[in-house]
Amino acid sequence: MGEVDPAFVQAVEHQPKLNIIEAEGIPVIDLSPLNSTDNDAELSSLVSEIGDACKNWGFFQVINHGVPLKQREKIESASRKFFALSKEEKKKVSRDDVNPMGYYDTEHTKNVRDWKEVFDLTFKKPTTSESGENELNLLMNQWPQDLPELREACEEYAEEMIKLAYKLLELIALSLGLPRTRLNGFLTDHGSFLRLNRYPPCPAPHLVLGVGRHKDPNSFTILAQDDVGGLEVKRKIDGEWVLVKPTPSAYIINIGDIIQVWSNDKYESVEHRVMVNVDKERISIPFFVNPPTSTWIEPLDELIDEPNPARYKAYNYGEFLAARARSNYEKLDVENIQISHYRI
Ligand SMILES: O=C(O)CCC(=O)C(=O)O
Ligand SMILES: [Fe+2]
Repeated sequence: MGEVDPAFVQAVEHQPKLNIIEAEGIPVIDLSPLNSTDNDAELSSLVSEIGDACKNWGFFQVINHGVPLKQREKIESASRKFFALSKEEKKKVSRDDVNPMGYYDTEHTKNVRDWKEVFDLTFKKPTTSESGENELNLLMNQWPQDLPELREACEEYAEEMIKLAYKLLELIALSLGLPRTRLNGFLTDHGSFLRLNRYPPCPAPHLVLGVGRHKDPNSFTILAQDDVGGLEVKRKIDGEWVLVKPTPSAYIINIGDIIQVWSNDKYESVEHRVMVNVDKERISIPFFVNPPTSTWIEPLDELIDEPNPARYKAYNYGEFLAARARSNYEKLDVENIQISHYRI
C-alpha cells in the first residue's frame, strides 16, 4: 500500500482498524411528533428518547426532521463542484490569520494532520469575533467567483439548519427537565457555522484519519454525511470505535462540550473520528451550533444543587476556541485545550 507524508501518520494506537464494527444501536429518532400540535404523549416519548440517546451515546440520528431533501442535494452537489476546482482556484478563497472563513487543507487534530480539505462559512453579515487575546477576527465569507450556486446553496441550507437547531435545542432542554425555551437565548446572536468537508481517497487509509479523534467544542453538531461512511464513534459502554452507518437523508446529531458543561455531566461530549478509504472520496457537511463567542459557559443553575455541585468553572467560549484554534493549524508539542482543564 502507498506511502503518505509522515505529517498525516497517526501513532500506532490511534490508527484505524479497517475491519469495521457497525454501530448497532446508535438511535434513529423520528422527529415527526413535532409536527402534530396536540399530542402530548408522543412528545414526551420523543423527549425521553432524546434524553436516553444523549445519556447513553452522545450521538443519535434524526429522520422526519423537516429539512427538504432538495436543499441537501443542492449543497452536496455544489460542494462537490467546489472541491473539484483546481487547487489554485480554491486557494483564492483560503482562510488566513485574520479571517478564519474559507478554504484550507492543513487542519491538525491532536497535532496530527487530517486527511481532508475544508470550506468554512458563517452565514451572518460580516462580523467580528473576539479571539480571546483581545484581537478581533473578521468573519467574512469568501465565495469562489465562478461558482455562484455554492453561495445560494449554502445560504438556503444554513436557514434550514437554524430551524432544525432550535427544534433540537428545545428537545434537549425538555429532556434535561428544563423549560422548552430555556436554552434558546444562547442562540439569539449565535456563532454557529457551516463546514464542507471532503476526504480524498488515500493510498494508506490504515495509517491516517480524515479527522483525528476529538470531541466537538460547540453545543451540538448537525451532520450530513454521504453514502460512503467513515465516521466512527467511541461507544460509551466499552470504548470500541463503531461506524455510524449512513442512513439516507438522516442527520447525525452529537452532543458537544458546551452541553456537557451546561448539563453538569448529565450528558457527555463523545469522542469521534473519521476514517478514509483507498478509492472513494467522502463528503460531509457539519453545522456547528454555537453560542456567541462572548458567552461564558458554566453548569446551569437548575442542574446543580448541594449533593450535585458544579463540576466546571465558568469559561469564556471565545477564549477557549482561540486557544484550540492555535493548535488546529500547526503542529504543537503540547496537548490542545480540553474542557477537562476547567473541571473543579
Ligand atoms: O465528517 C464527519 O463525519 C465528521 C466530521 C467531524 O467530526 C468534525 O468536523 O468535527
Ligand atoms: Fe467532530
